[in-house]
Amino acid sequence: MDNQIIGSSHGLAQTMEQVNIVAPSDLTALIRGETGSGKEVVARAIHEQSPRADKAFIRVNCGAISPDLIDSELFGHEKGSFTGAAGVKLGWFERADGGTLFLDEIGELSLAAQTRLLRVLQEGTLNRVGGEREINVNVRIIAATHRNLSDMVNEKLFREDLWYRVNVFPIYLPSLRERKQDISALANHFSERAAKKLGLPYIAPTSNQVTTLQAYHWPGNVRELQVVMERAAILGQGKQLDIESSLGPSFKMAVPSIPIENNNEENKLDKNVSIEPLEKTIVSSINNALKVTNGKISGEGGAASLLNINPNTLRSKMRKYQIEIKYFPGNSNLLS
Ligand SMILES: Nc1ncnc2c1ncn2[C@@H]1O[C@H](COP(=O)(O)OP(=O)(O)OP(=O)(O)O)[C@@H](O)[C@H]1O
Repeated sequence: MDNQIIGSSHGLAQTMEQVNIVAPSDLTALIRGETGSGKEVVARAIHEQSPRADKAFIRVNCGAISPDLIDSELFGHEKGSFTGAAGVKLGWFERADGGTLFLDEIGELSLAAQTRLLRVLQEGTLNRVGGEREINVNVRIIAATHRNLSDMVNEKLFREDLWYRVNVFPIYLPSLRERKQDISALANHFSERAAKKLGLPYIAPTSNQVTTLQAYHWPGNVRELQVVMERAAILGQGKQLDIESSLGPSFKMAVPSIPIENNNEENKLDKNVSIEPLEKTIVSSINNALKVTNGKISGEGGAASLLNINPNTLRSKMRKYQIEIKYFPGNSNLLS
């Protein structure tokens, strides 16, 4: 993995200062930032600058755990402890022992899972499911969320005692639109990476293109910029970066502040703006992505990744809008 953190001396300077302060300690850090803003990148940076750097860094997506399996996920299980437990399984805490456990999207944990987590954080010991022995664990916790956990505490969706445990050293990660000064360096970085990955010559974005990128509001943050740059490289076919087409409908849709009814002469709606029905824009965006990927839906370089959505969401939209995969020859990736 490429661990370079772009913007560490500009838009992320304050964040990185906090990283440098907290890294050498064993304090629990809570990273707050929007989806795709780089929370995992920051968590890894803390781990890599910590005395635990040569031990494991385990990332768990708290939103993806089935409530039935939470005990087994957290604490592991002994062989035969329940139907289907064919062997011993180590839980998150044992796998991260001596190192760092990164609890991504901690706000998505069910209340039952929060209670289990709190217990192991308080006691520092655990029992595997079906196990008698108490096991000591030594784990540094870094948590992340895109939610406002203190609001969740007020709404009784997040346990207050767990909140105090995880909010020991809060780190705020600004969204990409709050640090537009980093867009140029990030765009360059992702353009270089895309060129390498696709076997195309590296082309730097022009200053006009950077201005265009800076005008967009980046709801998907750095991850979205990465996808846009990769798509621009593919669409430009090694001759140019086709950023306009790559931003495409999302960029046009990102100009929401046109007043619909306004009698003020200065702010009159530009009647020449072309507005298409949203469904048409969605369909053409999906079709374009499928053309570029030859009908490949999921995985690296697939249409879902170009569109920055989950492959299942793409499949369901294709069903909804009756977009047929057979129009894209050479594809082996079936619709369902
Ligand atoms: N400052 C940065 N420099 C270089 N690459 C970055 C930076 N920030 C994010 N990235 C890249 O952007 C992508 C998204 O970052 P990351 O997964 O850390 O975001 P996240 O906030 O954890 O996302 P999510 O909310 O979905 O869990 C990754 O590919 C990451 O490598």
